[in-house]
Amino acid sequence: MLSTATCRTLSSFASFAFKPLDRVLVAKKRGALLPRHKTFPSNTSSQHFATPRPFSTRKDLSIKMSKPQVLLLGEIDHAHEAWSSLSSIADIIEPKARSREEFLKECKAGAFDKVIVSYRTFQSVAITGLIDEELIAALPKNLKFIAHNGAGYDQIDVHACTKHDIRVSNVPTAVDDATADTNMFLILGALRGFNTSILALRNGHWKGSPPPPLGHDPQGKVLGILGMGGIGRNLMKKATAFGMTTQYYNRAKLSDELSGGAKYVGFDELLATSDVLSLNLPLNKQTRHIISTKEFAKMKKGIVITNTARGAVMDEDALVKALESGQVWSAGLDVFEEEPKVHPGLVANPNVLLVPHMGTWTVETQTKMEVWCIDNVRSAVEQGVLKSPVGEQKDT
Ligand SMILES: O=C(O)C(=O)CO
Repeated sequence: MLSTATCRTLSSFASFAFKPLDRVLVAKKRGALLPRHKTFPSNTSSQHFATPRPFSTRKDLSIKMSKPQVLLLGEIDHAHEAWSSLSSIADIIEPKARSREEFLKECKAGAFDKVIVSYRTFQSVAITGLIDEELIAALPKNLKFIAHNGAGYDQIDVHACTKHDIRVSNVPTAVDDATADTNMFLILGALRGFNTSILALRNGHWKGSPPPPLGHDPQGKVLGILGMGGIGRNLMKKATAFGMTTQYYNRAKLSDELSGGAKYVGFDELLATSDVLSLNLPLNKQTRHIISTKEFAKMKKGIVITNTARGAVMDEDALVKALESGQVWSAGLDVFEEEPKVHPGLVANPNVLLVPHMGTWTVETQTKMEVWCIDNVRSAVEQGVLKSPVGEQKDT
């Protein structure tokens, strides 16, 4: 197995390659992006590419080109083999920058001018900051693809990417089981009120004195799923196995096959009739604080809420108040509005089960996510398309 560093060294040795004309033709036909810095002879017309030469002359026409570059923003921690294999089709580079300011400077100095696709991780935001209009405008013109390693891509302004002709992919499906497992853990833990007794035991008081209030069983409870994408649907199956009845609200009603027996209800009905509400929708302008004071008031008193999506889909100040008033009995949270900061009102409340964004934090899932994201990079380099474009760009 090659380390990333070894792979980089090997790929820099191979930075110039002869690209047979027929591969060039296929790539061109599929719209694959070829580096502009070293393209074809200036007298080459599009007709020239459309008409393959007889095989005997192709060799003479082979064009010496450097490989396209792939910019790695973040780390590859697991899928080293899949990552190393990219070096046969692209040169992999990394930024020297350790801050957004430095990254913007590197962009402007032309350090990434040969890059056509960037692989980025959620954590790389610590270096680049958000992929917003300012950053996108500073990216080199050749960079046409951003392969994001994660299901949620709220760190990326997709609208600005579309404007600058940059395609974005995310990692759906591979995250579903691990995130839904975490979600189920939070539902069970919050229903049973386990956090109070866990704290008491760790403080040397066994169950505590007085003992914690009795919890609730999942069996027979109505689980409302807000956002019935891959994770919501996966959760629905798991919750059904625990004896819960499931209902959901989504922008569009799903086919019976996809909804798997969960009842489609309106947004207000979901709030008013669920015993447990699970937030499984992406964060965007429309969903920011979709759950706030007004929505808490519409819920059953004593509801249990879980969130494994993004902190900001729920107004944390409003949640703290709803917990204090008893409108919300308990909550299980994996995500927070200002990670890694956690609202002090949530930390102080023993009825809240808190996990530090661990939804996909398993060896198997992290590996699957990296492999999926690498597949997107490969597909962008080889075919000029992403395997799993984000929803907003699916039709473009
Ligand atoms: O994939 C994502 O978006 C995550 O938040 C992982 O937990």
